[in-house]
Amino acid sequence: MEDLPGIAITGASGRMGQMLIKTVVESKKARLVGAIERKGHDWVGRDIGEAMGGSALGVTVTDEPLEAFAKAQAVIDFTAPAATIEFAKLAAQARAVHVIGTTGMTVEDIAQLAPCARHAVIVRAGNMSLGVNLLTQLTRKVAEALDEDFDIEVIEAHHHHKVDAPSGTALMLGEAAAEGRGVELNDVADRGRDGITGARKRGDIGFTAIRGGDIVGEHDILFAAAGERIVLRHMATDRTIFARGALKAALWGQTQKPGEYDMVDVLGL
Ligand SMILES: NC(=O)c1ccc[n+]([C@@H]2O[C@H](COP(=O)([O-])OP(=O)(O)OC[C@H]3O[C@@H](n4cnc5c(N)ncnc54)[C@H](O)[C@@H]3O)[C@@H](O)[C@H]2O)c1
Ligand SMILES: O=C(O)C1=N[C@H](C(=O)O)CCC1
Repeated sequence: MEDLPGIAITGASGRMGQMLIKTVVESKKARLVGAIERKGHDWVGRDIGEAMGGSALGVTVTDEPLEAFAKAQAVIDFTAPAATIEFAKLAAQARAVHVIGTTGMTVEDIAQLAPCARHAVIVRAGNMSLGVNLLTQLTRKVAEALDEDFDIEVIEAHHHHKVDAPSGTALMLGEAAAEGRGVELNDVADRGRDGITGARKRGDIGFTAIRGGDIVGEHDILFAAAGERIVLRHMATDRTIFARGALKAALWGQTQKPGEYDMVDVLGL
C-alpha cells in the first residue's frame, strides 16, 4: 500500500473534489495522502471521510497545500483559475505531477504554467473523459472533410452552479474544429450573440451555453448546411468519468518527463 502513488486532492469539498476522493479511495492503484481546501473553509481540520458524511479516512483537510503536496506523487486539481496557478507553482516545487481539470483559465493564466512544467509533469484538459477526448478527434476529422458551406456551432449545457462559459469542453471541441479547418479559433469564434448581430459570418464557429438544474455536461457539435445537418454529441451523466480520467492521468504522469500534456497524450488517441 505504501508503494502506491500518493494523491492529494485540491478543492476537496467541491463537486469534483468529493468525486475524486471517492475514486482515489476505491482505487487499488493509488492512495489518498492529502485533501486541500481554501483558507476559512469549515472542513479544514476535519477528517475528509467524516466531512463527506462517511467513516474516517485518516486524512485531515488542510489549507497548507505545500505541506500536503510534499507527501504526494500527484496533485489532482479541479478548483478555480487563480488557485490552480498557485497550485502549479507548489506542485512544481514538490516535483509532483499536477493534473489540472480547472476550466475558465485565460491565455495569460495558461502561460503561467509553462515555467512550472519545466520542473514537473502537468496534464491539463477541459474534459478528462475518454468520450469527449475521442469526440475531439472525430470533430477534427469531420471539420477537415467539410468546407465552409457547413456552419459549425458548439452547443453546451451544464448545471446552474457552473461559473464559466463556454465550457472548457466546448472550447476543446471548437479548437478541434478550427484545427480541422486550418484556421485559428480566436479568429473565427463567435461567442455570446445578443441583439441585432447581423447575419452569421461564413466560416465562424459559434458557441451557445445553456445553464440549468443538475445537468452534468452535454455537448453538441453541429455542422449545418443547406438541406442537411450533422450532429456529433457527448452526454455526461455521471462525474465519475472525469474523476477516473484524472486518476489515470496522475498515474500516467509518474513515468513522464516534466512538460505540459493533455488527455489525448494520456489516452494515446
Ligand atoms: N476537466 C474536467 O473534466 C472537468 C470536469 C468537471 C469539472 N471541471 C472543472 O473543475 C472545476 C471545479 O468544478 P466543481 O463543479 O467541482 O466546482 P465546485 O465549486 O463544486 O468546487 C470547487 C472547489 O474548489 C475549492 N477552492 C477554490 N479555491 C481554492 C483554493 N485556493 N484552495 C483550495 N480549494 C479551493 C472551493 O472551495 C470548492 O470546494 C471547474 O473549473 C469545472 O469547470 C472540469
Ligand atoms: O461541471 C463542470 O463545471 C464541468 N466542466 C467541464 C467543462 O467546463 O467543460 C467539463 C464538464 C463538467
